Amino acid sequence: MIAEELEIPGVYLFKPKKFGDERGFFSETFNAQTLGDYLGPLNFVQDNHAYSKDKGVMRGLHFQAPPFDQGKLVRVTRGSVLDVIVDIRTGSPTYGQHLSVELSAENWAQLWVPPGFAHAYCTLEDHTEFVYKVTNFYSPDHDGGIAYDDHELGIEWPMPFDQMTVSDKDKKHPKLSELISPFTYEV
Ligand SMILES: Cc1cn([C@H]2C[C@H](O)[C@@H](COP(=O)(O)OP(=O)(O)O[C@H]3O[C@@H](C)C(=O)[C@@H](O)[C@H]3O)O2)c(=O)[nH]c1=O
Repeated sequence: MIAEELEIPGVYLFKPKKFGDERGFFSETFNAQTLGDYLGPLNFVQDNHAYSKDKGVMRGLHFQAPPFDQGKLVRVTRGSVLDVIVDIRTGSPTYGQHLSVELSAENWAQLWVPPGFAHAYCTLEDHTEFVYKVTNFYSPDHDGGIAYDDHELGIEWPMPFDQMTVSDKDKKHPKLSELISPFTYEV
């Protein structure tokens, strides 16, 4: 596995090995020991799988507030996405900064999204499947979001907003500047 810490400390990109042969391939997509070397002990409690029919499906930017805050280990098993995270931890040296990474079935990359980050992705292909592990259970009462089209975030999305498919819920999130963040930066 290749591991790389990205521009925001604590955010990692992992590339598990893929062993190809005439039958196809084998890959360890999660190994608590290997990942634990970078992330410490992990307690994933839920696996999620989302299918998006079309290119341009936008989901996010989402987070769950404490005590249901989630770390997410996200990857793509079919198609591709532009994955984006935003640091929303009050007091963080990188507060408001975002980071984008392409995840695809082809590059087999996984992004570790720590708690305290808002997360979104936009599909780059039709029939994209997005698979992820989370460290806390889903709690609709703790669901939160910020606007994916908040220009102050400076995110370069891969297509114009009018070409995206967005849920009604995701059209109503506040801008980051309007959010009272439930997260504080832990030193
Ligand atoms: C996220 C989630 C949703 N649901 C239900 C609620 C709803 O009826 C339906 C669809 O939910 P959503 O519209 O929130 O799904 P979606 O927009 O795919 O939400 C996801 O977006 C990405 C960007 C993330 O980071 C995830 O943590 C999650 O928030 O699935 C669960 O039952 N469990 C879950 O863990």
